[in-house]
Amino acid sequence: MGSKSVDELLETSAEVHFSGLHLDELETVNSEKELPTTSATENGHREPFVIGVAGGSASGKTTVCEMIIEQLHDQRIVLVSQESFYYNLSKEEMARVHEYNFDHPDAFDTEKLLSCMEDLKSGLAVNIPNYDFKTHKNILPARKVNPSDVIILEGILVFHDPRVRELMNMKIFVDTDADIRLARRIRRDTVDKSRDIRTVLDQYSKFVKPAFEDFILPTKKYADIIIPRGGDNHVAVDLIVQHICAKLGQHDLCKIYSNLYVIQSTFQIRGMHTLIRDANTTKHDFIFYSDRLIRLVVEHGLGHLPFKEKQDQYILVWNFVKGYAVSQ
Ligand SMILES: Nc1ncnc2c1ncn2[C@@H]1O[C@H](COP(=O)(O)OP(=O)(O)O)[C@@H](O)[C@H]1O
Ligand SMILES: Nc1ccn([C@@H]2O[C@H](COP(=O)(O)O)[C@@H](O)[C@H]2O)c(=O)n1
Repeated sequence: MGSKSVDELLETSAEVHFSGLHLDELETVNSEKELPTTSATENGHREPFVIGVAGGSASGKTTVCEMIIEQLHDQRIVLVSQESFYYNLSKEEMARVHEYNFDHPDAFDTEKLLSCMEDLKSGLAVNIPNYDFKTHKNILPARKVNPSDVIILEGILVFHDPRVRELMNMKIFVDTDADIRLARRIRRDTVDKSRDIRTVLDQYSKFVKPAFEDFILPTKKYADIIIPRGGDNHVAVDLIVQHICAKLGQHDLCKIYSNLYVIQSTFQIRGMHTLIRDANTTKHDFIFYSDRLIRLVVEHGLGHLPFKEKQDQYILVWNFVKGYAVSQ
């Protein structure tokens, strides 16, 4: 198999990716355009993958999160609920609890939520408050949450604050029909929370429904993925899990070696890896593509060395690179 036919093969199968690009030009292309690397951060930990899950009350956010967690059983994964960050009600507010709007953004201590999420993202353990729906207060002890590979933050208004949104690598909006949400909420609040149906319906029409329209629905536009029908949508959940696995998979070695950098996979790199593993590849092509893969690693490695910019050194380095290219 000559290198020309290999190039043709790759161009045909890659469609737009390879238009006008030959493997012979790879060296130039890759040195011009920096391929990103992933790595553990300076203090030796890798940034966790943060997923935000928003949607109306009883849309199925928790259910979707549980499905994701179940499928990602190999990963260290933690679920944080926005409801843990409800402000405690004062005595006066408690006395008039039916007039309190739990669906307004101001009901949450967003500064505390932000600080917890920032700490978790930078690899620190945090204490997450424990919220009690009966007393409308935090109860002790707080839940200690350790650093993880994946952090899921779920809640009706997790997309509301831009600083919290900014921390997320993936944003999911659970989109469930309003009638279904109401039916589920009635069942949940009367059965699990022992509330009477009249209170549940009053709260719904006075606060829950208007807040959904005013604050929650407008954040749907920030979502990367919208899941219709929530937990019933197994296809969407499977696709999300596949995406997360792909994102995490490439970092596995970084967990062990804190100074390891992984060059992001591209079609060209995968193509060359395939060729050198193919039993039908000629010795010449094997050496040719192995050499190119090795050079990518060396180029990236050199990029991590400390250097001082000096004009005459540029010329020296350029001559060295040219000599290296010719000798191959
Ligand atoms: N697909 C579903 N089919 C039937 N009931 C569901 C489904 N998804 C969630 N539920 C129920 O609806 C209620 C709310 O679901 P949950 O996942 O807690 O929603 P959220 O976290 O958005 O409030 C729960 O009682 C849950 O058991
Ligand atoms: N003391 C409280 C606090 C919150 N709520 C309601 O919870 C809803 C958010 O939780 P979901 O699991 O449904 O997303 C929100 O709509 C509040 O009305 C409450 O009833 N009492």
